[in-house]
Amino acid sequence: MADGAGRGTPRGRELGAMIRMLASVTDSAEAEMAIGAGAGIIDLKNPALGALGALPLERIRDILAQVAGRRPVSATIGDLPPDARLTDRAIRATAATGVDYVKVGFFTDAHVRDCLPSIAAAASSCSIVAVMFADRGPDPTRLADFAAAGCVGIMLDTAEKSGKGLLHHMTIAVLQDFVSGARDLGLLTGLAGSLRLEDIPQLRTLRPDYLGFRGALCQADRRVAGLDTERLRAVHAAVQANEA
Ligand SMILES: O=C[C@H](O)COP(=O)(O)O
Repeated sequence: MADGAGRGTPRGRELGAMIRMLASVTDSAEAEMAIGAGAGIIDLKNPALGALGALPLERIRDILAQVAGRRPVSATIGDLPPDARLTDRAIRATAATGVDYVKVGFFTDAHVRDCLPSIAAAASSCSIVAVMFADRGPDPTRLADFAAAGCVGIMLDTAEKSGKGLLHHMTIAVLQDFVSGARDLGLLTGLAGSLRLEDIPQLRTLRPDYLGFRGALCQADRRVAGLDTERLRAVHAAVQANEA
């Protein structure tokens, strides 16, 4: 497979040392735009339904067919309540589409406590990236729990999309500890949360595996608007600056 983890075999830290742009897309046309602009990971999401709004499974299958193995593909399971059975069912249904990574949001610590056991069961058969939220007081000591449960990656995002991004909620020093701690555990690391073009140089110094975007790639920074080719290219250029 070109440019990343092979379908069916993605595990933690296989994406390599280069920082990649993760682009959240809603359909096949947007996936094509993101690939054309150099996105390293195609993330399937419905931003109109929340931070991790899910796309219908049929749409996920259509986009996978369009991407056709050219990039690793992740998909979210939705902003679900902390219900272990619901979470497990959503993970398995999403994984069955054939995506490389299933992104699962943990909005509170109680959410982690209640749903982590179901993650451990599902993680033996698919690659799960756990998502914690910078604006919901994520507990960094949970990183080891996610690794022990078999997650292949961990991502920080923001639950609220009203303008205050990741760097409003966390200092660079705290983010550095997060990235280093996750890397030491062998987890892929991703940073997102209303990131803007001007945030990228600072965040690149942390060397996460990927930086994730939706709003900054869209017309007028509106994450529910369509992707904009010029913005895609500008963000990709900034993420890839000085990369070998
Ligand atoms: O996974 C990354 C997210 O889609 C980022 O969305 P955002 O840039 O609108 O916060």
